[in-house]
Amino acid sequence: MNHTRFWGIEDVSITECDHRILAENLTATHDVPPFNRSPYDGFAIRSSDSKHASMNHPITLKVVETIGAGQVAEHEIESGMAVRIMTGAKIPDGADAVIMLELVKELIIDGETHIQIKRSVKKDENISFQGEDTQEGTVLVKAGTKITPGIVAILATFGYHTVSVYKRPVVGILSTGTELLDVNEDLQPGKIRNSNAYMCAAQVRAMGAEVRIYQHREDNFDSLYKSIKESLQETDVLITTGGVSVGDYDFLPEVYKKLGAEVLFNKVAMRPGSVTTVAVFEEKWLFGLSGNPSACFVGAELFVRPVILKGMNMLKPHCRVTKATLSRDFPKPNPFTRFVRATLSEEIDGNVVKPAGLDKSSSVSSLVEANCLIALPGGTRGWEKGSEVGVITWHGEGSEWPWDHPLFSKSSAIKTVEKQL
Ligand SMILES: Nc1nc2c(c(=O)[nH]1)N[C@H]1C(S)=C(S)[C@@H](COP(=O)(O)OP(=O)(O)OC[C@H]3O[C@@H](n4cnc5c(N)ncnc54)[C@H](O)[C@@H]3O)O[C@H]1N2
Ligand code: MOO
Ligand SMILES: [Mg+2]
Repeated sequence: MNHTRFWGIEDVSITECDHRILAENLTATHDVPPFNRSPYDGFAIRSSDSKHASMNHPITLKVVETIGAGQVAEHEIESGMAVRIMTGAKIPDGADAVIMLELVKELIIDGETHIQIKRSVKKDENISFQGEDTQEGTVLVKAGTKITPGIVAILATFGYHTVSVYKRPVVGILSTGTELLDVNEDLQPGKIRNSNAYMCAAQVRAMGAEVRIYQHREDNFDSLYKSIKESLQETDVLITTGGVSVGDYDFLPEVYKKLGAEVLFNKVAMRPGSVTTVAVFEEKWLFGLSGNPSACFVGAELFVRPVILKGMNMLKPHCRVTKATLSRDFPKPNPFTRFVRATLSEEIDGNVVKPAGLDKSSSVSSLVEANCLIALPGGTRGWEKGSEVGVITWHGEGSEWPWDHPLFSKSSAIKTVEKQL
């Protein structure tokens, strides 16, 4: 995180700002409502005129004009007068209350419209007062907040046709592997379609970055080096998938070396994603994610996400951490810290989490239902239904790091070797 860099600020149109991160505080530039207005269709009156009105003694007022929202009354209301007024219209001068249409009887006297009122109306009754929603100068939204539809309403209300937001980094995605086919190609012996590039692109877009998918490359050192070097010219972050382990055709570690990139780490004591390698080169980021789809997915959420979001000044750039009860036994032990793809549901009695599908880093089907990762410390025995486990999720509000409550899980029934990160 010490290497994160700020992506900058730009102005975008109100029609293009959804999900962007505000780079300025939004302050009310005027009161809302900006004038006293009627919340109902009715009649604006002077409340003192209605003081003695009752069922047996209705009072009669003369209707001097009609105004709809957007119109301003010509008359100042004096005793004995009423203005027919629609919802949203400015309260005429002299009036201090509104009575709803349904509560009056209209009648014509000498060819002129009048109303009869059979109850008294209090001063200020049915008036939406200037500034009752918000007052000029109030900070309504702080910089660093993601723009929601409600915030777009604030922008429009106060006349922001453009808004200052943090720039999105350009994230390149380059999959490596001689076995890879394009999505539109038919299967051939020994080959598979490139799913990682499209999966990562969707993840990174959801994080708010701009994505550039590069043509996947064969496992050939020279062509990989060339492609990576070229892609780095036009990206802030370059994600590669595959080729980071120790195999004969895993060239990424050598590519980093030849580039002269500073490798921050290559390998992490976790599964899946153990081969994740991260390097920096001339203020650019290089993420060498695993070729295995689930390992690639986990690497992107745990390592790419905070770098992208911190560069947009998000206060909580990491995945959110919570706790849940394990809904079934998870018998697989593992000497490494393990992040199990799982489905988190918020039940009335608390969070419940269920491992999702085949728990291998090569699995792609388990990604369908996964909305979180169960964090299990390395141990020699499995986990039983009912254990309280730590859960990491990329939905909703993120978190700061170090996480403020223990990430790791407690087994209710089986002794496990616990260790803190
Ligand atoms: N001797 C060892 N072998 C392996 C180790 C190890 O520590 N020692 N680690 C294993 C682990 S863990 C993982 S994870 C993988 C990581 O492999 P790479 O990141 O080098 O990835 P590749 O070798 O290129 O491919 C692995 C696997 O993933 C498939 N793949 C690759 N790219 C894609 C893509 N774009 N879309 C879908 N699937 C992809 C590829 O066909 C392979 O099946 O290494 C283990 N080996
Ligand atoms: O990097 Mo691998 O996915 O740890 O199993
Ligand atoms: Mg490999």
